[in-house]
Amino acid sequence: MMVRRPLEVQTFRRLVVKVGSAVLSGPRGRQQQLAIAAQIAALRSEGREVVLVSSGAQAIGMQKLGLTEKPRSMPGKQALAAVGQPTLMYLWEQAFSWYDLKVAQVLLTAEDLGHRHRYLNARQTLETLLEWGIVPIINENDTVMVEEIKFGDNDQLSALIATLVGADLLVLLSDIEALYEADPRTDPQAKPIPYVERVDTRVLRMAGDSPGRVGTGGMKSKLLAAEKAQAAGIPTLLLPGTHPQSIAEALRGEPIGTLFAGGSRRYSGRKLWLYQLPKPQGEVVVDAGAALALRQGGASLLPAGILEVRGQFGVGEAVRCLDEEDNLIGVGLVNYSATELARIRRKKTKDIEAILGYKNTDEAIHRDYFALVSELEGM
Ligand SMILES: Nc1ncnc2c1ncn2[C@@H]1O[C@H](COP(=O)(O)OP(=O)(O)O)[C@@H](O)[C@H]1O
Ligand SMILES: N[C@@H](CCC(=O)OP(=O)(O)O)C(=O)O
Repeated sequence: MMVRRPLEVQTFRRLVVKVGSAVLSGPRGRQQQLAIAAQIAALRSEGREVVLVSSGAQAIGMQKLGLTEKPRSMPGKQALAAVGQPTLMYLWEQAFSWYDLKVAQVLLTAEDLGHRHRYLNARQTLETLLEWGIVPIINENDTVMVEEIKFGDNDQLSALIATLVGADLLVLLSDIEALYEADPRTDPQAKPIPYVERVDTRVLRMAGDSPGRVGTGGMKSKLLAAEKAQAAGIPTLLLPGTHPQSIAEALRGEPIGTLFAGGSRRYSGRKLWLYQLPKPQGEVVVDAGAALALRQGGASLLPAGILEVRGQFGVGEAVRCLDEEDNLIGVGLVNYSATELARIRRKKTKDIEAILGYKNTDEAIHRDYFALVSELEGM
């Protein structure tokens, strides 16, 4: 395909390294985990900063409980993560203690990063941890998340974290050596691809979207993560987490894994944040009064101002707000599902409880969870 480009090693000062479940579980899991800690310690001694995104709570939970298959239900997965997460952290803490490195656990939900203030607050916390020389270890807070507000998987989360901390490189460590032309499980003849200039539909088609036995994301989600990072101008390296020196070799420019170019940064600031949020699933059309209040800034959207609800979405999801002429006003996170909003649209705040039998909040979209298109341009 395309020729592998050497990396500008010196520029990669801050790295986000994501480790998949498959790397950390199984008979070689512990050995691989120790080798990754060693690699991260080596990066640190070269003066680089590393934020680790670690999957594995559910896989380790399975091992602890002697399960051979992951539960299908959400509460089952959540309970499994609750069992595995402390052990996952204990194992990392031990692994890094060999190098006198301290670790910190950061559990996040998509809701945390979907709120601009909390997003910026998470950035401050991570910056402080890095300043203190600690290795932050991030995982999705599986136990409290609900399907509607899930990141999807840790590949997506790691791309958001790479943006959040302004990383120079995102490293995805998986149980596979590289991106292959096709899913190697179904096409054993498929060849590895060393370099991807742009994650487009042709590239996305190469990936199977079902993960391995213990993983969640699958290759498709790694490509979508690389695409997200690309939009922020951050390159991604997909490397075998099973190979003890993969990061060092890749940083030396050796042709290992798959490199996704960073490309030119398409978005920044708040616009980038909104771009990287899970894609808006639905739309609400608002009346002229609500449109004006939103556009002038500072107002929340009340159900009374909503004329029409389009598409299906759940509580906490991002939706596009349109005026009556279908012009985009902005994007916000909703406090009610599409079904609920369809029932309370054009209704006064005081009537919500009588109609639904409960009330989440007065606002359909709180102003803190809303970003105007005009506000986003040029940031
Ligand atoms: N085109 C492809 N190239 C490489 N691997 C692929 C491809 N399509 C599907 N896969 C599968 O994706 C798996 C990695 O995804 P996943 O199991 O979610 O890993 P992780 O736990 O590291 O996140 C690989 O083991 C491989 O079986
Ligand atoms: N948060 C989950 C991992 C989710 C996930 O994305 O897993 P993977 O596809 O192995 O990176 C856990 O710790 O089990």
